[in-house]
Amino acid sequence: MKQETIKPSELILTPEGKIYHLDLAPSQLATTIITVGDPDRVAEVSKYFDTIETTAQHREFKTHTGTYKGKRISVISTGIGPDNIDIVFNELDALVNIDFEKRQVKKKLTSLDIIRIGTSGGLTPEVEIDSFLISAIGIGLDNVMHYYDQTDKIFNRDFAQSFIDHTQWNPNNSVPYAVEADKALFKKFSSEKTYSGITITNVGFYGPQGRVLRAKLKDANLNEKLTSFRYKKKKITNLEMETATMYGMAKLLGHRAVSMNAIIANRASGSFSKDASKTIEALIQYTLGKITE
Ligand SMILES: O=P(O)(O)O[C@H]1O[C@H](CO)[C@@H](O)[C@H]1O
Ligand SMILES: O=c1cc[nH]c(=O)[nH]1
Repeated sequence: MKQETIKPSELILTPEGKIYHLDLAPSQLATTIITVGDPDRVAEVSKYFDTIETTAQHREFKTHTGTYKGKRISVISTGIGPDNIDIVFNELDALVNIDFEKRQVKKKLTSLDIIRIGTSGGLTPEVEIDSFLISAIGIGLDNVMHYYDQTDKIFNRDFAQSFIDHTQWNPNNSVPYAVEADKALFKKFSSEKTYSGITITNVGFYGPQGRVLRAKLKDANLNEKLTSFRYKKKKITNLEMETATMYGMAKLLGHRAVSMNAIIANRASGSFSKDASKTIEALIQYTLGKITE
């Protein structure tokens, strides 16, 4: 049967044949990808590369592709939030799995390794500031994944339901979902230097993470409920804004993802790292070391 072609309104390419938001051609992407939130963090990673063959930037999506100790890696900024993960993961997948000339899905699919190096806030006192945490599970409080089919196969329903029950989750918010990290990558990046954690992916930094500056919260006890939640004796450890969506999109599209978190805030003690950039730098060095181990 002849395969349908993907229309120009769906697979959007620039006149140079590059994908719309990332502004990258297929040849400019490595199959090992580091994602960071902050565009300025891209150079903080690529400064360790032996060579840089590609630099690109469109909006908040900045890419450097090069080699580190001979291994080809792309480092890409996603900006903040789950909605950007939808864009980045669909475009990364298109770059390897869609033939841009024919506008058709390739017969042989490629699986990418995608490693987030991000910052995060610890929820409980034991998640110490300036520590490294790998997300074993992401709990998504966003709604990106709910627009996709076949998520039944990738969500841990039992986990999500116990979270919904415990928090008496407001049904007017999106329905929480739980997705696991890629097991092999999780193991590869774990060591005595990392905590294993359960990470909440929020849709915002202030209200959605229970922060109050001036605007009052609808549920002032939300973070307390997150803190007292247990699933098979495991606690929620940290809050950030991309991990669960990354895990969901990666599993949906056949890629492997893991999220490395530099813990820069502790919500239980109300404190913030005295030198967050030093912790992020150390996590970058740790992660690059693990990639090439
Ligand atoms: O430091 P990054 O990777 O951006 O990650 C965290 O920091 C941002 C909020 O300040 C959110 O993107 C959150 O997930
Ligand atoms: O508390 C924090 C710190 C970093 N990023 C977040 O999303 N939350």
